[in-house]
Parts: sequence; C-alpha cells; structure tokens
Amino acid sequence: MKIIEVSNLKKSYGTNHVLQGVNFQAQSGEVIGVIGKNGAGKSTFLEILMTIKQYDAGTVIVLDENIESLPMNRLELVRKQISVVLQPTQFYKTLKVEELLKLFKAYYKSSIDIKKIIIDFKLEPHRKKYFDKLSGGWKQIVSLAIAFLSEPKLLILDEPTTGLDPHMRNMLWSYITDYNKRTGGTVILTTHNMDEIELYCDKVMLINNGVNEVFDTTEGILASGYKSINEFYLAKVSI
Ligand SMILES: Nc1ncnc2c1ncn2[C@@H]1O[C@H](COP(=O)(O)OP(=O)(O)OP(=O)(O)O)[C@@H](O)[C@H]1O
Repeated sequence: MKIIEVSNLKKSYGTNHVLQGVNFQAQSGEVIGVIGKNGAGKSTFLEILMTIKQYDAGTVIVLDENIESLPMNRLELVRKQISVVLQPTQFYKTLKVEELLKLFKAYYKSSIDIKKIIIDFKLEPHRKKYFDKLSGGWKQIVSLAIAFLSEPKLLILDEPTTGLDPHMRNMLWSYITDYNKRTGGTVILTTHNMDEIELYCDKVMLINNGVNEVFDTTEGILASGYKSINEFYLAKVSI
C-alpha cells in the first residue's frame, strides 16, 4: 500500500530555492533514509510530510489524502496516523518520565504497556526523574518512546540518533526495526550517519541541489559499485 506520493515538490524561503522538484514515494512497511548535506532541505522535506509546513508547488499525498487545501477535519485524521518527534515544550518540565508516558498513553488511547516501553527504552533508572533534569540524549529517548506510543502508521524522525551514545543508537534502531516488522509501520528519517543507512534502511533518498538526485534501495546503490553508502555519499555530494 502506498503511504506517501510526492511529485515535483517545490519550496523556497525567499530567494533560497531549497526544494526544486522532489519526487518521492513510500510504501507501507518501508524504512527510508533521507540524506544530503547540511542545508540540503531534509528537515524542510520532512516537515512538509508531517503536514506542518506549507510548500509552493507540486503534489503531496499522505495516507491517500492530497494535503493541499484539505479541510481541517480530514487533515486531523491524517495527522492522527502520523507520529513525529516533537521538540519538548515547557509543559514537559513539570512532569516525571513515567508520568509523561502515562499521559501520552492516555492521550493516544494506546494499548502499549508502559512497563514494556520503560524496559525497551532502558528507562528504568530515569522513570522517576523530571524530564527537564535529564541529559539531552535521554530527553531524546523519552521523546522517541512517546512517538512510538501511538503505534503510528507513519513515523517521521528528524535526526533521531544524533546525540545518542552507541548503545542507545543500537537500542533505538532495534526498536525501529522491531516496530516496523511488528506493525508494518513506515519510517522516514534523516541522518548524517551513513552506516546507519546501510545497516537499517530499505531505501535512500539523496537530496542534492534541490532534487532527489538518487532514490533507490540500499542494495541497488551498493550493487552499482560503491563499497559503502558512505563512499556513495562522498562521491555524489561535493562540499
Ligand atoms: N523557516 C525558515 N526560514 C528561512 N530559511 C529557512 C527556514 N528553514 C530552513 N531554512 C533554510 O532552508 C535551507 C534548508 O534547511 P533545512 O533545515 O531543511 O536543511 P537540512 O538538510 O535539514 O540541514 P541540516 O542537515 O543542516 O539539518 C537552509 O538554507 C536553511 O537555512
């Protein structure tokens, strides 16, 4: 089943023409990495898919809805099926980790067991701590745990592993892979870590000069003669 279909997407900030014709599709159950240099437009692209950023031209279909000028009630139905990692707000400050998880479980009407989430995300030592007092990496882990609570059809993660230590990265990737296998959910993420792309992503989209210069399976890229995704990236993208 097609989850996302993007054609000829364009987005500029004033005279900065960031996306100049991006084409992209995601099928149910795929894990897709979006790569490109700093400022290439990856976050802009993801925010458009999250339905939180306007675009200038092109077509964006998310979960069978053309999101341009969609009435608010139908846009909300689309958003309900998407999970994103939000930047923590002030509101998080006054709550402890376990309280936050319980609150979002109730909000999402999730059937996921909070105890399992705490075990899976290694949160036991932190569950009674105030969110605000956690280190940056642990705040990120809690935000990711919350994103998974809704068991979304589509999970959009902007640099989810940045700032995480190697064990936490492995833990997060195991969780993403397991979630994807268990629920058939689609994951779209950005990362600057090419090893993660090679190990865990089914497909890769390289945004370069405003377009999807490459959009292929990880195997397809490696079969075309590159020793690694890192080598592919360095060959394709100049500073
Ligand atoms: N709200 C905004 N207003 C004006 N310019 C913006 C805005 N958001 C992003 N930009 C610009 O658009 C370009 C693309 O930014 P974006 O954050 O999408 O890139 P990115 O690929 O995610 O970069 P990075 O890898 O550094 O996170 C950059 O030149 C950035 O300065």
